[in-house]
Amino acid sequence: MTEAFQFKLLSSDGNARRGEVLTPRGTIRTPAFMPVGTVGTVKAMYLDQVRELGADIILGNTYHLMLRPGAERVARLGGLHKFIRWDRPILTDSGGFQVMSLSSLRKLNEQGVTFKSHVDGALYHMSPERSIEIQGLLGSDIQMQLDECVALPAEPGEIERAMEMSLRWAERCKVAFGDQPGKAMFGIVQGGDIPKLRERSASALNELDLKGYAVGGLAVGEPQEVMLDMLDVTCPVLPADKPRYLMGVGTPDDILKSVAHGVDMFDCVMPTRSGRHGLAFTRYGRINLRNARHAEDARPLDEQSSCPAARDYSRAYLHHLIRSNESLGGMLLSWNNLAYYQELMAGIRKAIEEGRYSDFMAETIEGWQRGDL
Ligand SMILES: COC(=O)c1ccc(CCNc2nc3cc4nc(N)[nH]c(=O)c4cc3[nH]2)cc1
Repeated sequence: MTEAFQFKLLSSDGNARRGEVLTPRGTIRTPAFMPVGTVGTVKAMYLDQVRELGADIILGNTYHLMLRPGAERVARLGGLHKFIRWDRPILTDSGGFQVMSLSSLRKLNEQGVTFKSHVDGALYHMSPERSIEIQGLLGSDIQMQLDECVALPAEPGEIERAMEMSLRWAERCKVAFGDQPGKAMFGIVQGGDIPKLRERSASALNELDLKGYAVGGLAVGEPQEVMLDMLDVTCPVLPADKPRYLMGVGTPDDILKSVAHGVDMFDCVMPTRSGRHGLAFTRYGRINLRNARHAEDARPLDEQSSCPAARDYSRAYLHHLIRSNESLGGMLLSWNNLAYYQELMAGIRKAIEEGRYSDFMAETIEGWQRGDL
């Protein structure tokens, strides 16, 4: 067990990287997918199931946890790891993105964000310093800076204003974070879909010599090729010996291509949220089990899968559960989908180690298109 926080680049295949993030709470094998555990639970899953699927780290949200149950309360109860019974690394998002996407009446200025809780309407103010304080109270292993993510398309002036303020907030967060051995604070590159703003943001964050860097401001409605183009202007400016985390991404296709563009870490609600709504991710592509055509299909989702949810239950039964809005439907599809995502990541890591990543990517994507859905 290491006391420090350290990234080791083990091998690469083109721009695809195979690495490890060593933390006192365990090692994160990269490229890594982080299941989203917004309010301290990966919805519809037991965390030992999540671990068994191969997840080395999960994500929590400052915004949700500060509103309920409250950061000080979680600290009084021993911290988030103890509260939710997960002793491996946790990354927490800083709250800015969630405020802008979830709360009403919000104001954002140099001091921070002011907003009304979507839970009970109470008014809150969160500064960069308070966001880091909350993440510290939770006991987060990887803390994100507070930033401003601008939805695309947006005016260049607006994108630049938000990017420059996010840089000033990064400095304030670095000071507030101080020196927490074994933990890390990641900066977040902004700059929208404008290459020179992306380069400016990445190089300025580089000067702060942080332990890792996220690429934010993407997966906000832009076309995939814009996202990939922004990775191509951002990753070369970031240090090769630090982890790169693409926030909110994405579909298997997004992940496969982003790995080829230099990304090490991912998170997305896609597998769990869409699972609860009846969407199954399989090696053949996506299957919407709400669709009546599955009503008498006795086949499992994927008889070759090692996951019981994919191998042992008929599509007909899954269709019935989803149509009946039964909890077990969301549980089985979340299980199947997270198993698919972790198997994908394991395949990605192995392919990079063996120097055959571009073939693996092409085969996996083509399997989706060939789909027997
Ligand atoms: C069923 O699937 C879904 O409902 C679903 C919903 C949203 C996304 C996209 C999420 N995208 C996204 N999350 C993000 C989180 C972020 N956090 C910070 N601090 N800064 C950012 O700049 C940022 C950008 C993001 N982009 C993907 C999938």
